[in-house]
Amino acid sequence: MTEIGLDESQNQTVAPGTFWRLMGYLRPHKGRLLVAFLLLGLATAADVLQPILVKIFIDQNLIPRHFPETPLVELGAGYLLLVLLTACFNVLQLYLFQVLALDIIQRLRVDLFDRVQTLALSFFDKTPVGVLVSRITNDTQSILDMFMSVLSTFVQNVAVLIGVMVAMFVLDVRLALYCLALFPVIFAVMWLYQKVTSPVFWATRQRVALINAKLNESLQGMGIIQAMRQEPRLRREFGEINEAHRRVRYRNTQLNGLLTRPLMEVIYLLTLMLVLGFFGLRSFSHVVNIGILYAFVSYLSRFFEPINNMMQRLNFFQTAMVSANRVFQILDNPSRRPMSEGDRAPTITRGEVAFEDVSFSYDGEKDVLEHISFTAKPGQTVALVGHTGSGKSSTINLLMRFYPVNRGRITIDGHDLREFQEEELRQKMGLVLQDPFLFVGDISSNIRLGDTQITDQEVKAAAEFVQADGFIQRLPGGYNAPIGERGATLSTGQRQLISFARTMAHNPTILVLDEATASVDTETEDAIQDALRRMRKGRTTIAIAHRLSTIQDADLILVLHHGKVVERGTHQQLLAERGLYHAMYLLQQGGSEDSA
Ligand SMILES: Nc1ncnc2c1ncn2[C@@H]1O[C@H](COP(=O)(O)OP(=O)(O)OP(=O)(O)O)[C@@H](O)[C@H]1O
Repeated sequence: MTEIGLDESQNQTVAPGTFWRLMGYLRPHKGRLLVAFLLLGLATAADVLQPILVKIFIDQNLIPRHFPETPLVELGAGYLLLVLLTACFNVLQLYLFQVLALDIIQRLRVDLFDRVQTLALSFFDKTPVGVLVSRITNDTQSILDMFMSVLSTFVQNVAVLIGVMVAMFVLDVRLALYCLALFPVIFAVMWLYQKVTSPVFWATRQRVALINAKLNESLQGMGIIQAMRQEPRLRREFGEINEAHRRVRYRNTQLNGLLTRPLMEVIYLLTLMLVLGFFGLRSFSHVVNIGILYAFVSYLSRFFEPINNMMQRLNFFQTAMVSANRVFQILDNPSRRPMSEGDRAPTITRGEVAFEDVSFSYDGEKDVLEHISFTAKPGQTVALVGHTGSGKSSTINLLMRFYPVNRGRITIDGHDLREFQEEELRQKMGLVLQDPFLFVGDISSNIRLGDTQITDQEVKAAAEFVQADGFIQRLPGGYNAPIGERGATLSTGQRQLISFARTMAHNPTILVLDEATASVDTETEDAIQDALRRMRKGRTTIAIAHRLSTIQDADLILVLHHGKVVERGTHQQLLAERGLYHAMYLLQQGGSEDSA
């Protein structure tokens, strides 16, 4: 459905090479990884040696009515030392693996965030925000889990398995070979476990994704939910999804309870019987070595523990691979926002904007703009009017270089828009949107927008210019008044004025306005219109006008209809034409011909 798959829980495919690409992230940390593996090897060796000491004690010193003090103390101390060393090495290796994992994930998350910022806006048109948030948080988290626990568990447990096998072969080759025959059985059980639990595991993840989606919808639309009394419906729907989640989790728990421990326990007990039977039968013809018997029994229990550990993490491994696959899909996505082409890097000085026969389509099929041509001379205002969907915002999207021009060209001061450096465009072109976006912070940080060269005086001057200073001074904290998410604590008009001040503080040469349609009280409306007039003065302005009354003084008005310019001229000229503009104007004036 989307480029990266909307129904993420269903998308379980993993591209070949994903695992090794992920492992590639370990490369810069080779040194630390080597130390971690060394510690892991030492911990495993110290662990595997413990039963050997007991065996030596049993075989050489356990004689009835004899208390071998010195060997007992020595072997006891040796055993204790091995236990301590195992614990110390394990703590260190675990710590190293975890720090390594955190470093890698931090890198991956930042890389991903960087990449997302350079993606073309067309990508965001097709990808729901929730999916992207999930990529950057959940998916990187499951990769982190893999590096933190799955990888170290697998490596450690495989090391223990190898250590135990070596020790078994050293003790008794024939018996070790019998135990080796167990491997196919164990792998079969692991395969079975994976086969049975995998669908349930994915079903659980899918339910969690549904819960998140429902929560997202409910929380974002809380205003409308309360206003339309949708709470009972949403509560019921949320309850149903949760119930489905509970059921599938039950099933997961049942399967885990049945398959992991008990099944392995049965195999373990069968093997134990095999070993004891072997020694039993041997006792008829040979002297049984109790030390070896003890060591074997002890190794058997150490042998099954790692297998249990690995089995429990198989699904997490699979999840991490799917997550890594999705993360790499974003990193590899070819879509990029339009950047400067060529190395001429022109500058914007006068601010002359020209559209030369521009046509554009978002999807490559349907043109939403056709043959648009106009020129805005330095300091002039060109207004775009037209019904909804006529192409006004699309025109601005192209001018701001949010989307690349398909056909024709746009020039600024005679240079093709494609040639400008991003920095130059953003600095010299001020965009004011209908719905001003305020960042979490305070008033002054929202006006300054991270530009440390803008002084406090300039911030205040910009606010005064758009007449926002008055209400800002009245806020508790003034310019330092905190702003919550999206500026929810301010009124629409106040948010507008702050966004005007932000634009003015950066003193753009060209102003691009998407006039607000939100209704504010007359006083605020007057303040906004007055601010806009001051802002436009001396600046080339391209403005989308919803209320025709606000752009009567524009040098040129373009009337758009289905992506084409159907009328052009000044307010008076267009009224005289008695075409679409005239009809729209009459409609807005309440239908009276006289008012025109
Ligand atoms: N991001 C997009 N992806 C695909 N099609 C789009 C996109 N944005 C707009 N369109 C389509 O382009 C056409 C022109 O839309 P545009 O937003 O430019 O109109 P508008 O005149 O600004 O309308 P309004 O006054 O309602 O904002 C519409 O048919 C719309 O469906």
